[in-house]
Amino acid sequence: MDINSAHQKTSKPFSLEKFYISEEYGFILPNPLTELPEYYGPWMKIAKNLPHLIEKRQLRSEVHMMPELNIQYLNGHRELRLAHLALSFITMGYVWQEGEQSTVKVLPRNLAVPYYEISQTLGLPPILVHADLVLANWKKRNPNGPLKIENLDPIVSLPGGESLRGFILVTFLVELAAVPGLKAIVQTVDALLQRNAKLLHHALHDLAKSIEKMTEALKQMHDYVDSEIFYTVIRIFLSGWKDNAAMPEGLVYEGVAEDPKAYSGGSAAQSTILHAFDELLGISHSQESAAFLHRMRDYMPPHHKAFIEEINASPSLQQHILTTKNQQLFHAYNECVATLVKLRTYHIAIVSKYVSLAGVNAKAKGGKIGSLYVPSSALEERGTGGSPIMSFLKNVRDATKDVMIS
Ligand code: HEM
Repeated sequence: MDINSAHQKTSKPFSLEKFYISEEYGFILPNPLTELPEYYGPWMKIAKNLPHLIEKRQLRSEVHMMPELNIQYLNGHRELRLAHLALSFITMGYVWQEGEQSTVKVLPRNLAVPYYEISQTLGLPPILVHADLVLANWKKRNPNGPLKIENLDPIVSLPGGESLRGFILVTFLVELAAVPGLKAIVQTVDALLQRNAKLLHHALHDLAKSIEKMTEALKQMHDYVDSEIFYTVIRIFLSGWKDNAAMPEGLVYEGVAEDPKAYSGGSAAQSTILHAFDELLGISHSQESAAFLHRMRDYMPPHHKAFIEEINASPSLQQHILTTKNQQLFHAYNECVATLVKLRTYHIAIVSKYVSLAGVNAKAKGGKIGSLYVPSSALEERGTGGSPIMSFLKNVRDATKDVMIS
């Protein structure tokens, strides 16, 4: 189904289908393509060889030799998504190949022009986003096998080996665990419109169960991702050029505009799931946190962002529950909030291990680990999106707690 026809198909007032969200995969792109038409061979050849080219410091020269290709031969949403994925990975590798020390000021036009045009067509920014890294970057080893890590691989990669594979695929599994939760959102809104307490209770129960499953999926990060590799190899390739001391001027997209542009790096803060849950549950974040989170919505596929806005425009769940004074509904709502607090608390522990502690360890080892990619102190305290990490995450978690009905 083409994305535009999906938008027009509005059988129900509020449905996943209306926002091009899959019943089976949620925000994940169902069965992404792994190859582009032959004309785009030069992109895919580089994209599929990135870890090697970056490790050998050959990526920049390979990019300089790439022909400037026209995007007119890309057909349909899935080809555009694969092209965005490939050029995003190439761009991150190009910018960060030499670590923070020798960054570039200009993205050459043979990469910048088609990348920018594809981004415009998709309504995405010209930088690696969660929708590339995780949502459009998966394939099954055995097409008839299960959606389990052992049977999955990313389509394109960057340095970081098995840990990068794990980071991408565990995040994929968290997205997958959220699918019943997305269906529960639609049911909740339906139930509110119908004023159907039984249906509402049922939907909130499903939502809490789904959030619990997301936390379970997130726990697998420990099994598949090594914190030292995450910190010293992977993290820099997710960094952007907004509020980043290593690239204070941003990046010029040659042939697109003369002024440099600033974009935040890839982060699961760009995943639509928690934004959608927050809107449904009526969680309002502090001005500063909300400013960052709202900015991240511009890094989502536009139809996913529209889904969040539609939830916001729906009748208020919180108000409804307070008005009904129904104890069962109080309890079911609080259960959703409590499981979301648990998920956010668990996520804070993950960030503390993979960023804060890993940073302390990398510093203690000094130059001994010999990685080009250990961030300078300017990056350490900040997330890939440029936010001061821990206070931001605790603030967001605490605002979640605040909506508990007592
Ligand atoms: C090793 C694994 C992970 C690390 C190191 C990590 C790190 C971070 C950091 C540093 C931030 C702060 C904002 C930013 O810098 O962009 C953040 C925010 C966020 N991350 Fe993660 N993250 C990880 C895995 C995940 C996963 C698997 C998910 C779920 C899909 C997730 C969901 C979020 C969300 C939703 C936010 C925004 C804050 C919130 O709504 O609570 N993260 N993460």
